[in-house]
Amino acid sequence: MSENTSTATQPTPLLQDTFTVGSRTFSSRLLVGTGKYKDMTETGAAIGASAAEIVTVAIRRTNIGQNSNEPNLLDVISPDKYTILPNTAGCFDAETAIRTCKLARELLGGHNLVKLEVLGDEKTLYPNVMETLKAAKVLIDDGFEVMVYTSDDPIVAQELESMGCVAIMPLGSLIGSGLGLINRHTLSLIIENTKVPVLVDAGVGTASDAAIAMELGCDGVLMNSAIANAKNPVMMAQAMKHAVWAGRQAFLAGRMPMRKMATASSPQTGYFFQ
Ligand SMILES: CC(=O)[C@@H](O)[C@H](O)COP(=O)(O)O
Repeated sequence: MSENTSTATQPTPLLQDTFTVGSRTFSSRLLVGTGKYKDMTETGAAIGASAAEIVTVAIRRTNIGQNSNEPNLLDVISPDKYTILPNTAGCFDAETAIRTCKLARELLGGHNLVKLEVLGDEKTLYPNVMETLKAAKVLIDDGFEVMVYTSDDPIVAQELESMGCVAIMPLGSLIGSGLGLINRHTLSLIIENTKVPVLVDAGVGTASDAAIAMELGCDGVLMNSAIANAKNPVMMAQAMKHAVWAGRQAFLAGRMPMRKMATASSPQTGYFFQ
């Protein structure tokens, strides 16, 4: 294989490929949840294998010190090693979500980065956009850095960005559904029009979904069920790490144009190496 092309000697850009959310900078673009694992050991092993740096925790459902009689998640996911991202899973109105973020800030010694999710109903867990906007405003005014779970509506995404959310997190599909990216087009519109990081949150089912999200130009992907519900969560966590990385590299490399008709891979005239 010839090495005389200019690109063959270029260093991979991925080595310096960090991304910044609010006041924090990260290398890993895979963010993971902590729910649905068999036990704490499996949680720790899968999250370790994912090489994620940001780990999201449902404050209303997970013990991070609120209950001294139960195992504490922070014993396996140490805040010295990971950035803990408290989330408001299980909140169906702005007031409860705000209260939950304040509790998290207290439990985590003043930590102000949160993932806001205000849900519409139990069946779909679809975001309640009105309550989300309300809660985001109050939290931002109170000094929180808000990463926000939202619908894949580009206008809502714009509104959340102009309010000051530090990351926009549209759903790929319903939380826990594993249906993948239902609407790539609206996700692309959000990516095109947003200056803060855009991360697909929810609905990823397998590695190719994560790679597609990154190929579209997402800054990262957040997932839980695809890893925790896999037959082998540790292996799936590794697959997701590679998929996010591969998708990011493909995005940076720039895909070839799609063509309606064939173009031969071999030269049309002469022979190779003549
Ligand atoms: C863990 C978390 O924050 C979830 O609310 C998130 O939306 C993940 O969804 P999946 O479980 O579909 O990956």
